[in-house]
Amino acid sequence: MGYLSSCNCESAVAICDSYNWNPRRRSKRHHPPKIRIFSYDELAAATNGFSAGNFLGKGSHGRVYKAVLDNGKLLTAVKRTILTTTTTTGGHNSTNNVNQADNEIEILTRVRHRWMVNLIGYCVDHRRKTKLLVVDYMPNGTLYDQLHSRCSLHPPLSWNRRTKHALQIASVLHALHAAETPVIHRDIKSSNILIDGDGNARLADFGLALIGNVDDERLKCTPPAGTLGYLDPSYLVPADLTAKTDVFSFGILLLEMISGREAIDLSYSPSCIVDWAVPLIKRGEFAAVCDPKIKNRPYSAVIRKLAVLAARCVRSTAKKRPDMLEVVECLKTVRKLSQASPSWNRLRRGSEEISENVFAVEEEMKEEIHVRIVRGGSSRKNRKDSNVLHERIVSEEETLLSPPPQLRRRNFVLRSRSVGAKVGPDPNEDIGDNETVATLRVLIEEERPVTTMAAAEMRLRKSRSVGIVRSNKTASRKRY
Ligand SMILES: Nc1ncnc2c1ncn2[C@@H]1O[C@H](COP(=O)(O)OP(=O)(O)OP(=O)(O)O)[C@@H](O)[C@H]1O
Repeated sequence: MGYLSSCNCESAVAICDSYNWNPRRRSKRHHPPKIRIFSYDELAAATNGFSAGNFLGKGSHGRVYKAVLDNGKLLTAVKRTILTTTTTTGGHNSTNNVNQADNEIEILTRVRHRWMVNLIGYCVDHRRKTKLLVVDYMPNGTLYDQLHSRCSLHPPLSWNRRTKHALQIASVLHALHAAETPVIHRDIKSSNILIDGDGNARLADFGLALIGNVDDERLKCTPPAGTLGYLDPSYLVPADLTAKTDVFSFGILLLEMISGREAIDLSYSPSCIVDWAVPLIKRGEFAAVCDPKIKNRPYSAVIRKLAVLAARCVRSTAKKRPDMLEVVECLKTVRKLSQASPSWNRLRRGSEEISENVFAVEEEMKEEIHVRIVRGGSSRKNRKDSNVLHERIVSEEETLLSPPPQLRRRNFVLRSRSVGAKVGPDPNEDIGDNETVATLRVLIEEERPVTTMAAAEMRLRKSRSVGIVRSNKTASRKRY
């Protein structure tokens, strides 16, 4: 394994470490933290034998435990994954958990950023078929929990926090994309954003991430993967992958943060957040996309700028989406405006400045709306029926992103899980013969009966990607 050689390589750590951009912290540049190699026994002891008391959560790759290391001085999280064997399907090597171990460790060893959940060390125990990743411990849960918690004890996340988190994640994504050897995360979603002890958002879970230029052979051979609801509809074959794939998912995240609704939520119609929010944004109904849970809304121009930015990120034509640098700049402006003291003069100045920017974007979007009116027959006269009409026009894409019809009932709480290369067995279950079949959980509902759960699952060959499943439905795709 070549992780250690890359670990010692300063330029590798410099890929996107924000410390390198800050001259005041230049001294740290030459001392990137060494990635540690742990023994299985060391980590078993640190997690109390992977006990229920140390259990933090479960994802599609395995379970996560709290671990106390260095005589109680270092609190970490240990991600435990079962390594499976390589399988071959349709002439392509399926990405398996062994490759993922290599891939995730390699990327996290080479890339560090202050808004990432960084790697501290790892253990690959082939005898136990187990990979253990030791990463920064994040005591404040996920952004998903903070946005969608129904617990009355937790006040809804404020606008200030939401825009701060959006800017932090946009900054790390920009750094990843702009690095000398770029990294595309491929699984941006609110449950992969963890909140640290200081209330900062940190990007986690690089299990699906790819490092390299888009024309590298490795990237060209990797099947599409991601999480339904966040997955770029124009990413259907490996060659479609660009940094704009992450921009799309970031746009979904932004819509989720603005509206407080989930990427796919059956209590809304349309259930897909893009189909629900973008028509409202195009019609200028910005208040309708705002999270009703937040009482103190920012100045309306701020919401408008955020909403238009999100709508631009989720355009189906990847080239028309902004890059992450533009997103970062836009979010900085939003932050400045929303933090400005509420003196009328300042607000007015801000509003004039922001209005110009927003109108420029809106003008651009109007052209696209016009194209849709001509092509799709949508009309502003049909405003009230637009949801129905919209659903009809884009029914193909909606079928791809929405759950099966039998699941379309109200009051579901749904949570999307990563699909693609990352699906693996539960390390706490018997390893057995895992063979090649994996379960793609389209939507995981947290409190639903087994029968409903079964309806939400599609059984796939392990190497199959979302793109392959969807390949015959690509002909008609909606354009924003
Ligand atoms: N570094 C960490 N610190 C604290 N808790 C964590 C950490 N990493 C993960 N968790 C907890 O473990 C849970 C599972 O995380 P994991 O990344 O394995 O899965 P996920 O992102 O929820 O789903 P998927 O694997 O489908 O992307 C998270 O929801 C979170 O509650």
